[in-house]
Amino acid sequence: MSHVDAEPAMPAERVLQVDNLRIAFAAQSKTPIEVVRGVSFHIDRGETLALVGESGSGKSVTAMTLMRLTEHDGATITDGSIRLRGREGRVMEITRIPLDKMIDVRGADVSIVFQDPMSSLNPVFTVGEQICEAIVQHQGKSMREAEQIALKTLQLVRVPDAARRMKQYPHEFSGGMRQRVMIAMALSCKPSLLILDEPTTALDVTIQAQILDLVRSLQEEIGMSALFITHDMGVVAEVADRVCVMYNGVLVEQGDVFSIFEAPRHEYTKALIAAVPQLGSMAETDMPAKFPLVEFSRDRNAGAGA
Ligand SMILES: Nc1ncnc2c1ncn2[C@@H]1O[C@H](COP(=O)(O)OP(=O)(O)OP(=O)(O)O)[C@@H](O)[C@H]1O
Repeated sequence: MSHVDAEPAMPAERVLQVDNLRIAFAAQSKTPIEVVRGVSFHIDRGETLALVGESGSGKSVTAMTLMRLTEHDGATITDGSIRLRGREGRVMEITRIPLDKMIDVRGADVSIVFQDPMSSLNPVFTVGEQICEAIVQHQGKSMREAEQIALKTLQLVRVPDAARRMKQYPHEFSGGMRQRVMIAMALSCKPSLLILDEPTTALDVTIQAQILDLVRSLQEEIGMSALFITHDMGVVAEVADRVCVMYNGVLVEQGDVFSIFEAPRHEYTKALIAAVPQLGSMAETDMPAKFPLVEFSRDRNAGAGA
């Protein structure tokens, strides 16, 4: 069977369907260690799914495997399937794509933004050159066309004075602006799925809020589907439509964000939510009210700005 148009086809609105995914790493003892054990979830068009769980629960390995980035580190997909609807609507069975062909899929049909933009950006090329390179490689555009697209994408992620900033090097950008550049680079080829792996963890709180706002408004503007990896339920409350909770390599609970927060079933999910500071718990503290902590509400979109 070809990796394109895998059977059975996915529902039209589905962008990603992961079924019974199992991933193991080779170990010094002969038995490989299975770190992801039978994980199944899906993401529809325009939807943001948060994959949450404590450190080591398997979130990053799951996300990186969607792009086949873990096999270089010694991982093996031991079972399961990963179906992705690419940019032109074709359904690909990611697990069947030869590894050397994944370069055509990464950055084009699915892109990832990591926690530390400095390690993903090349310090010796300008930001404009780096965005253009991805566009030329994946879309076969001329350099002149790529520059236009790069400029528009930087404007889309609200980088001020984008034309001038294109000519600057990564070290000339602040942490938050670098993360906007990474999001621009990831979006420049209009992938059907954007993966964000702890994209705000390294940023201070105000910048983190701006980046989360940006992701939410981009989702509304361009109907982006996103997989958000985080261990922070505050971030989940900000961005997610649906939530998958991972614990020790297994998905222990999944559901829409309202039910997860209002009626968590699994003890581990309850513990994660309990760890989020609530406005109510601040009454006895000296924290000024202008720094509100997370309070989840069905009205969260009411005041959403860019
Ligand atoms: N290259 C590797 N070789 C062997 N084991 C690995 C490798 N990468 C990850 N693991 C193991 O896989 C498991 C899941 O790790 P993963 O990075 O996915 O966790 P995580 O939930 O993303 O945690 P964190 O938030 O700390 O990144 C861990 O036990 C980890 O030690």
